[in-house]
Amino acid sequence: MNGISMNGISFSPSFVDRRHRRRRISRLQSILSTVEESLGPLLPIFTTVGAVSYGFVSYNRPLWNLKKALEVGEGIEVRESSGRGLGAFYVKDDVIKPGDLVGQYKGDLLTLNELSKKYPPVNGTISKNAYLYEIRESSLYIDASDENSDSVNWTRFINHDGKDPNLVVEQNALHKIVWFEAKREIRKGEELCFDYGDKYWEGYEDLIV
Ligand SMILES: C[S@@+](CC[C@H](N)C(=O)[O-])C[C@H]1O[C@@H](n2cnc3c(N)ncnc32)[C@H](O)[C@@H]1O
Repeated sequence: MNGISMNGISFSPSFVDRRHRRRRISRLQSILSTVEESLGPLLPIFTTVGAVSYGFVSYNRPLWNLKKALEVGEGIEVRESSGRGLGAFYVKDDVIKPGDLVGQYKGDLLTLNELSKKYPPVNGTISKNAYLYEIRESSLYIDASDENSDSVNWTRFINHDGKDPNLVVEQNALHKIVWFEAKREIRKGEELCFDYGDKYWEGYEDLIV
């Protein structure tokens, strides 16, 4: 199967293949979540591992930071990242400088009320998905779980690195915007990562690669 290119982002053949697998998996997951509601939690592989990224967030960065650099989305390739599923890699020759804007986290904006309708609570807890980002101090969530949604972009594929992440997350709660900036120089071939924070992995630390 050939790779595809969308909005200037190239997706490797294995990604295209995985899209088909993902649709089958998401159908399976919806069946499993129905079973889960009556039987209680299933194996971790079918539950989502938390929802919220807590690392390196400063709550209300001023918006002028967004204007100082362009998105580098056209220099991103989405492909397998060993043991982490898919990941986003920087593939341009230019060096990304510390503080450069790398991309905006995009998805469907949900209130807590909308979130609990979309993901009905099980035993009083909303089962959040791995692509959900909580905008701190706002009770708003950016849901990038639907990869076919026009409002979702490549940043949903940014994986976690707790040791030497090359990105930091910033947000402006008032304007409901979350974005990634380079923490240090980023060169061609590097995978883009940020620290999801301990909360995200609570109880699932063994899964971290
Ligand atoms: C926002 S998604 C990132 C993209 C994801 N890898 C994919 O294939 O769609 C977050 C999920 O990626 C996986 N992941 C991210 N960073 C990881 C890491 N360092 N080790 C293991 N799995 C990781 C986990 O399954 C996590 O719940």
